[in-house]
Amino acid sequence: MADSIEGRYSYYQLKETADYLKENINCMVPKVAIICGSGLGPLAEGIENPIEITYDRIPCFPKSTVIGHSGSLVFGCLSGVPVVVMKGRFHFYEGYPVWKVTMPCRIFKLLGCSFLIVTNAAGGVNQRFKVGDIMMIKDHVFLLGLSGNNPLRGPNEDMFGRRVPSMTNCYDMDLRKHARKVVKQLGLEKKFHEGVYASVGGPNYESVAEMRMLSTVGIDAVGMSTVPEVLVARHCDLAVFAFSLITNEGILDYNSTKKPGHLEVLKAAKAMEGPLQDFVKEMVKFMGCKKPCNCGCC
Ligand SMILES: O=P(O)(O)O[C@@H]1C[C@H](O)[C@@H](CO)O1
Ligand code: HPA
Repeated sequence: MADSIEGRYSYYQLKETADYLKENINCMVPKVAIICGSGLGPLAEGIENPIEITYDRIPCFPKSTVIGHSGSLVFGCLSGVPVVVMKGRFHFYEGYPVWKVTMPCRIFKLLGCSFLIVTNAAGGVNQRFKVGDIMMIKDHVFLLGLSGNNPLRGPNEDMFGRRVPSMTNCYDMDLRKHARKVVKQLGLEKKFHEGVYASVGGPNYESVAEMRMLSTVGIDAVGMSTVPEVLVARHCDLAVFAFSLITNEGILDYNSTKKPGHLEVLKAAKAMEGPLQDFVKEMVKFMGCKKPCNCGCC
């Protein structure tokens, strides 16, 4: 069943939040927003002249409640490009409605961002994937959304985008093309894949039967986030680049006694900190050189 849209923030409420942030970042205009997945907060390291604002100081912002999601926005420059990094995302399973989980994406738009990089920790459904591999997302299946629980449900906010947005080129082709080059440049080819991410509600990991179902329909990785944020970002025309870090094997064998756990997820993220930082820095550098709009007509 779809969750309530009661209390959903209006364009004007979100604008007040964005204005508060602008006042606290010396009116810097970030071009790229980066959402850090579980244990991937260190992606914010290397930001020059950082200004960190914790969520409890930001009007209308929810709180981070998951270990490995520290709960602050960091503004500054990465690869010479103005960015905002979200250290700690919100998940549906924390009890937030999907519109609240995704509200930071609208704030990023109001702050002037043109690009969104979304990262996550995910289970490898594709049995070729190993822990520590990177899967660039080429498409998604949004299981909550298919049953009606969509962050864009409710009266459309015309100030942000169209009532019925298209999902074609959702994960920007040009950015994906560049990522393949970056992967070669960094020597990450053996760890790199492209695939389809399924977003589930969580908080439990999948049963063997669920994993098998996901595998049968062509899913490569499964996680508990990302797609809601991507939908809201595409609605307001942010160009999206997303990847999963494979932090645990998906278990498809009924006789297996292996159990995925959040500490294992955080450990896998820690082990890949350096290469992922380099990967993100290169992608940001490329975004910094691109025109601020992907509408194709400017
Ligand atoms: O925020 P992400 O999607 O990276 O977090 C994943 C999903 C759960 O929150 C957690 C499971 O260990 O990691
Ligand atoms: N399933 C769902 N979400 C996850 C997983 C998983 O195996 N690993 C990290 N996040």
